[in-house]
Amino acid sequence: MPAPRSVSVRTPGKINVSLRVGPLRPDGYHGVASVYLAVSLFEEITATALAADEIRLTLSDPDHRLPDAGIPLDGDNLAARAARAVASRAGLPHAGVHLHIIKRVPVAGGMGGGSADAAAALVACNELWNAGLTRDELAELAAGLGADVPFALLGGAAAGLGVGDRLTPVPAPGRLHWVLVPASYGLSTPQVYAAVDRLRAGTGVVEPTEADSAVLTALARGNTAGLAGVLVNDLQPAALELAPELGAVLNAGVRLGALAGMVSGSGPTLAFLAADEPAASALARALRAEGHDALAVYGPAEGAVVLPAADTSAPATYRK
Ligand SMILES: C[C@](O)(CO)[C@H](O)COP(=O)(O)OP(=O)(O)OC[C@H]1O[C@@H](n2ccc(N)nc2=O)[C@H](O)[C@@H]1O
Ligand SMILES: Nc1ncnc2c1ncn2[C@@H]1O[C@H](COP(=O)(O)OP(=O)(O)OP(=O)(O)O)[C@@H](O)[C@H]1O
Repeated sequence: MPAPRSVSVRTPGKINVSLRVGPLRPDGYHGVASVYLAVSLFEEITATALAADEIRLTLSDPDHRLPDAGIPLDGDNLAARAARAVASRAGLPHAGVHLHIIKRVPVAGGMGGGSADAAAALVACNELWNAGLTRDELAELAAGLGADVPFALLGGAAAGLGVGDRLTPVPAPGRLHWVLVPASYGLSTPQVYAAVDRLRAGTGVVEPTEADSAVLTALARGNTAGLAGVLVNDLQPAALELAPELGAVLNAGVRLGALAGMVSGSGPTLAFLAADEPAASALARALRAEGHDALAVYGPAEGAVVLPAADTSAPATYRK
């Protein structure tokens, strides 16, 4: 069969329902114990073969959430770096591709949007070029691109150790309903980690070694109210220090009916857990009535899926 001319791949944004952060390591990273949850806010990348030895990037922003600074559309873009990683590993130095990114996950929002683009580009280029890399090989390339990239490939719910890249899928049979409140600005992940180091200086922080068992139990039992009581994000005080206005929005979400609210990852997106789908819809409406951007989503959501060529709205299961 000839190689397809175009391959579209969808990947999810994430929230961390639990994020424990250890001390700064000599390599500039922090050991974490994370419980990732993929949510139904998706990035989509269409990879189209180019005859030329070139990686071309274009981007559309259907929800009009791109910050003024935008994102790099050159070789620094995580999707371009992912394409180069596939070409290099597969021994295809002259492979060309046009990557079109449909961006829905807020940029620099703490939801791993760039990581989702990288994961989508890995899978799309592997398919487009018939590169033949296995899922494990793609996961290895993903870890080289960023701490959150392996999870964007995997999706669902997973415990993440190391820098968040050592993943173990965890059971989460119930569908959880969340309301996301994106901000009109981004926060820099390294700056948020630096702020947490500063805030905790001299407090004897230890390296977390396992994911929070109370969180895993609540997820496994589909116990939404129980989960609301154990959500935790060690980066939250740092994100709130850098963006103090988030505090009032967190209070508003809870006042308007959320079971709990938290900063997503390094922020500034906020994630509110709702009791069920109608409660999430009502909360999103109430937040919008108070002038906030608000999106009702569910999790867990699927990881990277190749979309059928004829109908890019319905995912096909990704081949192992
Ligand atoms: C906040 C989270 O989204 C939670 O899942 C992640 O920890 C961040 O993951 P990410 O954005 O994929 O991070 P990377 O692109 O690999 O790293 C960006 C920067 O964030 C900091 N970083 C990231 C991950 C980690 N475990 N410790 C860190 O200190 C480092 O300064 C690093 O240079
Ligand atoms: N494809 C991409 N999409 C978004 N940002 C990208 C991309 N490639 C590179 N970047 C750069 O990475 C920065 C962080 O982007 P991203 O949207 O992944 O942040 P984030 O969601 O906060 O990440 P995380 O939650 O993983 O810390 C952006 O400000 C941008 O300069």
